[in-house]
Amino acid sequence: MASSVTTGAATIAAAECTVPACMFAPDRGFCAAADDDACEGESLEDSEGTDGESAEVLDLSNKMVLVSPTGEQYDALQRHLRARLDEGCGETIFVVGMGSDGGDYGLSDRDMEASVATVQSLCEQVEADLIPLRERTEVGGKICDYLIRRRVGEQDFLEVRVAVVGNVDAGKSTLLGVLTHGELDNGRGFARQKLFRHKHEMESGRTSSVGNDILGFDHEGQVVNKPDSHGGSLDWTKICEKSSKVITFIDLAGHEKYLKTTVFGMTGHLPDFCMLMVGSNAGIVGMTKEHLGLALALNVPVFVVVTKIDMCPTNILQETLKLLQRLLKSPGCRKIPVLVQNKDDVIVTASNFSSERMCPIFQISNVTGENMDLLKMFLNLLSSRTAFNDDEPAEFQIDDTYSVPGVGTVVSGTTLRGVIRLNDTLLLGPDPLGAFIPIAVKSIHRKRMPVKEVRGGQTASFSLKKIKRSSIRKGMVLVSPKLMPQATWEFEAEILVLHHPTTISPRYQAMVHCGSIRQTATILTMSKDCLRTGDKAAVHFRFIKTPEYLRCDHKLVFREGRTKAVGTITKLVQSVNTQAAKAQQAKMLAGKKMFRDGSEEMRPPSPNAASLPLKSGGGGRRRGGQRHRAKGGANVAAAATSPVGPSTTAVGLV
Ligand SMILES: Nc1nc2c(ncn2[C@@H]2O[C@H](COP(=O)(O)OP(=O)(O)OP(=O)(O)O)[C@@H](O)[C@H]2O)c(=O)[nH]1
Repeated sequence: MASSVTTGAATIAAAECTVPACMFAPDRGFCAAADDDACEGESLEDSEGTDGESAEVLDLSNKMVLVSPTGEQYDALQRHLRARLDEGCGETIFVVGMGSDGGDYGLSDRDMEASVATVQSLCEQVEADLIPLRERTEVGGKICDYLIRRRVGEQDFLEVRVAVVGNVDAGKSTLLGVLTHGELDNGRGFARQKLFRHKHEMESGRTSSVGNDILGFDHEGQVVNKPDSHGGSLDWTKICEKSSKVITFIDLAGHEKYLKTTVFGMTGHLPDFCMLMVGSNAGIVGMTKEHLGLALALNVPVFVVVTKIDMCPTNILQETLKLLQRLLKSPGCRKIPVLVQNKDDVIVTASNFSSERMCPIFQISNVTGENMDLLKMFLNLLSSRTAFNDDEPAEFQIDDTYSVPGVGTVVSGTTLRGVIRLNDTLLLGPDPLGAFIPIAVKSIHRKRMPVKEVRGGQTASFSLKKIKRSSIRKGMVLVSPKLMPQATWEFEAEILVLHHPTTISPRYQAMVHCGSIRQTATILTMSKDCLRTGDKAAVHFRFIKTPEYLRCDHKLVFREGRTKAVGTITKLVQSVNTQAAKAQQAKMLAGKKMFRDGSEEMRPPSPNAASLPLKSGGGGRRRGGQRHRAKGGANVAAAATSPVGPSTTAVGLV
């Protein structure tokens, strides 16, 4: 089916393979978007064991149910809405005027008014905001789509992380500058200047580090970022205070020489989504496929932003879109590309984005601002992909460390689960011996804003008591003592080789990226004699420097130069539980005075039982010459028979 793409003055026919967004249009009544089963489940559950009459009363599938619900129906609707909000991490798209019982779509003006009043009242009950998205007319009358977003406290906001990838000069930093500072670019690097973090980035125009930028949306879906009128800087605290949702962009480098940093950003910063940027005039070049492959391998849903449409001839743009769609539909990706051209497309793609194979494609200009409103609307509709449970023991992964004058050592990272509160004592580790030491959280900042607690899915920084920055390295964790953490030297993973010029065999070494862990590991044994591009195998790895805190089912990327493999950890083989590490841990605990009010005092890490000091400035450096020995037959067998990770992704892009 042909659809059209508007670019500046020209309107061109989109490539034939484009799938119109309406193909994904919700068609299941008011319970459309995310969760039709929940709706049906509610109806069935409430009907069970009741007589025919009450089963009919509680049928929620008719579009008229919202017009004048009975008390029971109202309660069922409320339960249903709560479940939808829980599942959608505090948000859901609600369609009024569509039933799933086969009747005509649409409501008369009067019925629509009554239905909206019901939804409004339901929202009050569940403490959520009702944000209108669109209105359309069908045979039976009006249909209205709403975003329902749970209200959060003044200092709280929903958080969504978006990794920004794409080849050099695709316009990544420029787009982030335009989105977060609200000022268009001049085509010569004006907007990106606000984001550069290092002097050499300013001079070369190349991003080299992992950068974070935030974009806040208020409860009406309006952008709240207001740069300072003099310096153009952003006050993060103000943005967070005014926002009900904050998008954190993880701006990653486009140049190949910074690929290690880009991979770290994708694995260590736990993005919910990946925004792949493509310069319309340059097309699918350089690292574009590499970055797309990485996102697919890590199961991060991707949307594409084609930039520079203001300066791209129509035929070149058409060619770029065609190649892009071909790539997305290729066996390695198996995506369904959807060109987003209007607000309807935005709603439909955003409602189906996390769960479907759909890949929305935006075409924008950072210079003229064309289609920027569609992209902003889409970003506002994205919700975090994982629902977190506060009752789980806390786990926080460290992705950076700082020494802040007057404050001391600060670590930043992501809360993987549970809740971490001010003055909590957590276990920090593993140190080079695999031990964990108790440490108190002195202060917590979320997006530069002081807070009392953080929970699963939120990024934060903590200042820690009495510990040197040099004793902490990226990849360490802060965990609840309840988890009784152990460090691991060796593990098994089910891997897929995306690319290798020759063959991989035992003793091969490459960098393992897993969460914020980044360390070289040696292959000890494999379930096959050798591995080539496209091969899958169970592989037994050993870290070469220090043991790490790993968990089964975590994704990993294994790379060295152009060699790349992805996989899932299936078994932790050799966890550190040595006398030395235990003795050290016991010593640390004994040396720590704990007070009920949380004002505990702790000695800095002392030389441990095996008399290997924690080297200042060298946290994570190799010491003591760990030998990389191949394991005997038992481990070979274990590797060969280990279960296949269910979520290993097959990607044939690179
Ligand atoms: N005409 C036009 N120029 C653009 C647009 N977007 C970006 N540019 C220009 O393209 C150049 C490169 O943009 P950047 O934002 O630095 O590209 P990048 O992808 O961040 O590059 P790296 O940081 O090196 O990965 C700059 O000179 C921008 O002004 C656009 O939509 N239209």
